[in-house]
Amino acid sequence: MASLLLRQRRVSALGVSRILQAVNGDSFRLQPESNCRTFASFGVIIRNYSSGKGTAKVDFTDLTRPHTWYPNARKKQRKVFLHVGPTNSGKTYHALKRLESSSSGVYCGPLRLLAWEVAERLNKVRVPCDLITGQEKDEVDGAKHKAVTVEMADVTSDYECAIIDEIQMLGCKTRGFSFTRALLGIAAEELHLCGDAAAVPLIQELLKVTGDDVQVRSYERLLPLVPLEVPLGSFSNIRTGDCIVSFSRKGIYKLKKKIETGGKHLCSVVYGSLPPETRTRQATMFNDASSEFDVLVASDAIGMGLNLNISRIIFSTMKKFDGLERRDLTVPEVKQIAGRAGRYGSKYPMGEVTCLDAEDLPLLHSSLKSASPTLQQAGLFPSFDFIYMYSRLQQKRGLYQILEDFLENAKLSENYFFANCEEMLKVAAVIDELPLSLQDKYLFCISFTNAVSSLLIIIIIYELAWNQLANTGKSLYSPVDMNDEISSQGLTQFAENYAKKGLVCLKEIFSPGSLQVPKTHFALKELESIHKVLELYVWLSFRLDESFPDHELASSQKAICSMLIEEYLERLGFRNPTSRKLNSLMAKKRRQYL
Ligand SMILES: Nc1ncnc2c1ncn2[C@@H]1O[C@H](COP(=O)(O)OP(=O)(O)OP(=O)(O)O)[C@@H](O)[C@H]1O
Ligand SMILES: [Mg+2]
Repeated sequence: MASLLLRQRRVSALGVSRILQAVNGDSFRLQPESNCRTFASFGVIIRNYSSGKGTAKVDFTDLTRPHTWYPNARKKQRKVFLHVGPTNSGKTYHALKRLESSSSGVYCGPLRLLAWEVAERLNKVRVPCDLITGQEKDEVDGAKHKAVTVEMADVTSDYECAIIDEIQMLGCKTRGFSFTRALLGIAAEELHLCGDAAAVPLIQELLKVTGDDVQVRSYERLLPLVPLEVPLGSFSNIRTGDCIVSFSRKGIYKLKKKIETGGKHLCSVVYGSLPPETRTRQATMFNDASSEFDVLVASDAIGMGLNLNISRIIFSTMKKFDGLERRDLTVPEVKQIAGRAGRYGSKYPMGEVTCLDAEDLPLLHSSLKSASPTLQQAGLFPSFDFIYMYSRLQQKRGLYQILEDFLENAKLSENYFFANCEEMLKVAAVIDELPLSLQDKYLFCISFTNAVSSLLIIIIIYELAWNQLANTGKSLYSPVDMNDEISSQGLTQFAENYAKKGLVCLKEIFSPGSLQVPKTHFALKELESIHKVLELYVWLSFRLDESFPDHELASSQKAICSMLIEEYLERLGFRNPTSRKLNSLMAKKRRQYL
């Protein structure tokens, strides 16, 4: 085992020392004289500890002290400010003001669009700010600030100020653990948490053991949000500034068609499986008063913290399919989405919210009046180090079995729940067939997104890789959705070619020049999936650059995919914008790609 550890270099010295400390309590210290700096001696220590020959038996499945996984943050006594209140109450604004005046800092948001909005805002007020998301890394000269998606939060750097936006998401089944990781792990003098008051008791409880100083600041909504007594009724009542919400892609296009065939409005669309850059441009077009796209048709991808110029939200339905069943929207979901109307600083003096159908109004009204239920537990997932160390003690070799056993045996404190790993297990079962190392299996395994929200989901915090990649700003997760056939085939093919030859040439799998403007919805969906496969290639080429050499080609084809999708949305929409405007729009876009 020791020689294997040495040869494969799967676990960092820091990682091992941190794990041993975490599972043994504060009394455990690695002795410098025991020459623990080699992986071989770590192997011996671990074997001794785990077999009980050492002073204590190590249980790598003991995850009851997650705050000890982050020694950098524990060195600080952080000032934690909890900014809580309803939507549109200035929570993020106040936290950002502090970030702007700090000497170094990071904003962590749940959406790429939010990170992008913050980077734009900071750069505009001459605070150079990098934008780092799973898909991109825009570096600005001299930047000491970063706007990132929460999964990219770096727990190895020191900051003066950090923000975690929409902190109530730490209760999310799939992504919650990334918020917990940022909450416990970011090493900042000041940590600003923005979100729903429902998260306050849980956060106070979680931070009791960290020694941080926690203060709560409450806010009131800045502009009124008025629930209307009458439904929209007819589509002829749609007006500029409306945003109509639907939870399916099909529903979104149906609504766009209905509104545009009325002849008075053009619709921007925002939904999860659109390429992120396309979503950003669609939202920007809707916000731009001079654009003809004056109505928004969107999914709950707009539900969090975004500043869109919406005067009225119209729910086309109050039900949503959540992957298992079609269920009523929850109180927090209704409030988050409705809260997008009447943003302070937009041209509308208040926000309005209603439904398409009268029968949905009672649920809308009651949800807006109710308090969100208090959060009980935060998501948690261990670092790869834990799983790797655990795997060294097992006879079984397959990642699926190791993961499954680990999940079964893991012990958590009552404040935490285990992140939902079903999707990861599905991929592990496929990848296990290939002759790959555990680490490589892991790399391919963390490559998927959730089909329902199409946000980057179920992300394993791959600390080993993180330690190596933190300074390069490379993301630890890749963007493939295993429920999408094209994406999952792409992932499997990449993994198979990699296992066979150690080299994956994009041209063997994909013919450049074959992309076209889609003519049907089916073709559009296919193009969205191809975009995801290309995104996966780019992701892998960042991490395994010698084996995935066609980075440039994949990036350019990915950009072409987004352009063709947008061309479809604008040119082949249901009512064409005036040709002069269209030509200038398309010319502008082409310039961006060239
Ligand atoms: N004091 C202020 N002065 C000027 N603009 C403000 C002020 N407070 C908030 N705003 C603006 O109002 C809008 C809403 O504020 P903000 O995004 O901070 O709300 P929020 O409470 O974070 O909402 P959400 O819960 O939806 O994220 C933003 O455009 C913000 O810039
Ligand atoms: Mg906000």
